[in-house]
Amino acid sequence: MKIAGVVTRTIRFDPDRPEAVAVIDQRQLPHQLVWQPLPDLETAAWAIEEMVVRGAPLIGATAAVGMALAGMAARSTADFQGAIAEAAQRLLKTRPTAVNLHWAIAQQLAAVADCQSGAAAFDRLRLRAAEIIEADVQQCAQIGHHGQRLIADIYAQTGRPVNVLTHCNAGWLACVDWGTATAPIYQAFDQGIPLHVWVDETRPRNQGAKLTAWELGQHGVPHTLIADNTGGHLMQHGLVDLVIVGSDRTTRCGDVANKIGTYLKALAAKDNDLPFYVALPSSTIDWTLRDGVREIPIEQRSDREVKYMDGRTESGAIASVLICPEASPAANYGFDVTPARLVTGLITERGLCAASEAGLLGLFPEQGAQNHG
Ligand SMILES: CSC[C@@H](O)[C@@H](O)C(=O)COP(=O)(O)O
Repeated sequence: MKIAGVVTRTIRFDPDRPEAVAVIDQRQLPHQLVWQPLPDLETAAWAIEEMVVRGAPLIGATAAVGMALAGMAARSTADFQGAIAEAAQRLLKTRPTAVNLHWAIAQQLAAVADCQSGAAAFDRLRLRAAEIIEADVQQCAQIGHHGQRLIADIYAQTGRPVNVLTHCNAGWLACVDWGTATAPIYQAFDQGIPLHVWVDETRPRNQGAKLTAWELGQHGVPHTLIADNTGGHLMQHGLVDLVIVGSDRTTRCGDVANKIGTYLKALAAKDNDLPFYVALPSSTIDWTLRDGVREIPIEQRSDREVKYMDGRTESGAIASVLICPEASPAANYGFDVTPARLVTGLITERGLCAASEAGLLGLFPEQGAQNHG
């Protein structure tokens, strides 16, 4: 997508110069655009932990690159396989909920399993990282292609701008390009379908306010930022036509983990008979799990993210302010699970399906015989 008119991706990676990889530091948006170099495995792991990069697909892409950087450091060592296995363990500890992290690391481990030298392993790792990055772009573009029809159909029925509500940032900043939830929005918008997006601010880290509002604005998509609790009211008054969110992990039965607060939007959508869709690449599906509420690990982060807010002051400085009594404890659950029964459908790179095992297996029949958990 574009920043100030310049085509940009969230991660710059050239397999011929893996040491030059850099990512957009998302902690600094929307106030400044800063590129963070990732010279080694430890910096890549730190970038995921500290949410320099975030969003399930981008976490996966960065982990794949982290593995390539570990392979680069170990390419002349005898125990290169040991070093690569250790790198996988380090990356797996960074964030627990997004399964794309596990998926990307498993891809990299499989790529080097039969390598006899560090140099060969390094070659495989850098090329596979580039493929994972490129595949993410293609998959998100396909999600957009399949999902834009939902918006086009509503416009054909109503003849007025389509109001889409989204939560968190499942935009191109959460991926390499296009986004998941935003890909249908961008593609419908680019086709000239009139639309408007309600952007949940998404406390505590405000990914909606900081990131989704920014990237929609850069693309010229009409949008309005709302406090997190506003969606239900808008739905009751006919001001939402469609909800589209992303996912960090979707079970084989269609339960969806996504940013905390997603479940409440799904409940409100159900009560108002509104379509609630989840857009995700297949790398976000955990085929080993069935019951999302019981089985998906939910990240808990520092209470500081709830108790403090940061932003730009009127004088232009970036500052962090305490918004509650200093002594009050705070809980910070990063994600919640929306049961499949509340999800109208899933939008994947292979098309739309019901949020159910049958629906997913209809699109991904190769998963049928495996991992029945
Ligand atoms: C296309 S990204 C889907 C999800 O990863 C996104 O909605 C989300 O919850 C991101 O959470 P974050 O904590 O910012 O990594």
